[in-house]
Amino acid sequence: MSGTDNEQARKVAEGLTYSSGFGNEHSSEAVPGALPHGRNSPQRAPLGLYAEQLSGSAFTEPRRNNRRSWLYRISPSAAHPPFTRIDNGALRGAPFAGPEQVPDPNRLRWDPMPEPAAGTDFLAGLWTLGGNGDAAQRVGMAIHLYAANASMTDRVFSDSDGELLIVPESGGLLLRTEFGLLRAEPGEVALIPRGVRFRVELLDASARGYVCENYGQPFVLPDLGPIGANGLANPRDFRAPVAAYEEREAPTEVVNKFCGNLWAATYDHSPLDVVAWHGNHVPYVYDLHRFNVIGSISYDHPDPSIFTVLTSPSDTPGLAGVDFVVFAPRWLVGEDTFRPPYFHRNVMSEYMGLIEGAYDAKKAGKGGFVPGGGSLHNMMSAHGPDRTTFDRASAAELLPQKIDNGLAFMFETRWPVITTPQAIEADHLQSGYDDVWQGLERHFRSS
Ligand SMILES: O=C(O)Cc1cc(O)ccc1O
Ligand SMILES: [Fe+2]
Repeated sequence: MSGTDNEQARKVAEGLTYSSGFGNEHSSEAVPGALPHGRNSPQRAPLGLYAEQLSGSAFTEPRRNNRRSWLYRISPSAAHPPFTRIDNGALRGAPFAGPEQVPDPNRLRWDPMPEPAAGTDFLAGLWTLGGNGDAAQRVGMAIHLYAANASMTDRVFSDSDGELLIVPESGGLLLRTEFGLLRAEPGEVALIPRGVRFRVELLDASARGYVCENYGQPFVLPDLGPIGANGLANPRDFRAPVAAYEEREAPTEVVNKFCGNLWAATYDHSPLDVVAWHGNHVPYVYDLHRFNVIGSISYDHPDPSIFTVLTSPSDTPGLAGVDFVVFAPRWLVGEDTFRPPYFHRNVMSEYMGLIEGAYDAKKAGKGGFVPGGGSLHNMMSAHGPDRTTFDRASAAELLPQKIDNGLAFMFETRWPVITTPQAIEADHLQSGYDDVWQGLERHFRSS
């Protein structure tokens, strides 16, 4: 990947326009007149385009869950040769089962991903840490990390197994999708819906980040309950692309993840050839700095559910397949309160990552919880502030305090995260993570 390519991608990324709103019926045409009006599938679609529906929900799901988009494209997606299996690289899929994948109750923490070999693109740079559920049943989730130093060229990716929530930690991304282009910088997140084809170009020499692959119901904004009509992630801050197409008649590899495995077919054209579209099954980006943080203004540390950006509901109200939670800059003012996250054991499983700076419950710096690293606190595992944090926060003078030195996030899932063998054997798995809770002295004695 040459610097010039990065610069070119950045130039494109900086000029992008968007269509705003979460869950709306967006519509966009790159060429005037490309979008039919009054019907989805006219006898002849405008400008000789092919009409195609892309469904993100069963046809019959209730309106509030129903998702589909209509695409008007140069060539129909159906015109392609057979897909054949390709190597999965370090990508794994659910079910995470078998004798080598033993669910691990230990608290685990990883350093950032190692530098990839030269020429590694986003797809080749995906590395699965673990997950749960079953892609074929459309339940559960997987946690992947990526480390890349090349743009995808002449190939696109689509995931039949679920939607991809991409969380860049270092290096900006230009996502060229069937719906148009999105820019995602560290501090922003991008969502690629199930089945949508896209290509990732790098805006910097390298890129690193996290991916939550959600096999379950698509992410939605959480209900606000007594918070009211506004707050947390506001719908208008989500940005969908506007239509942009490639008119490229050259071999393009289309890689599809299907029930955990990668398959590929070489098309004779770019499938990013959608000239117009409308619908609500769309990719989007969201700037986490826009998150409206709500917290306690009296006492006690609130549960982190108050920081939920997106939630993938299950059939049980309030029980998410996976929540995406952000720990964004905020004021702490709690009186007579232990202000950092408390000690706890959670029935849900928590994977945490750090996008920038430090996290208020953990020591930063080498050997600690660092940007690009991650921790896994599986179902019922005891965790919370490390010793340094506990000692500091128990003695701190409780003046109003701004937490503004970091951006952390959590993928919190209802099922234990089963780690892959590569995650457990990785050199970047920290040893001795348990030690951060050593030395918490006993103060109580009954006599
Ligand atoms: O374990 C963690 O650091 C995540 C977390 C944060 C918080 O504010 C409260 C509970 C919780 O699990
Ligand atoms: Fe926790």
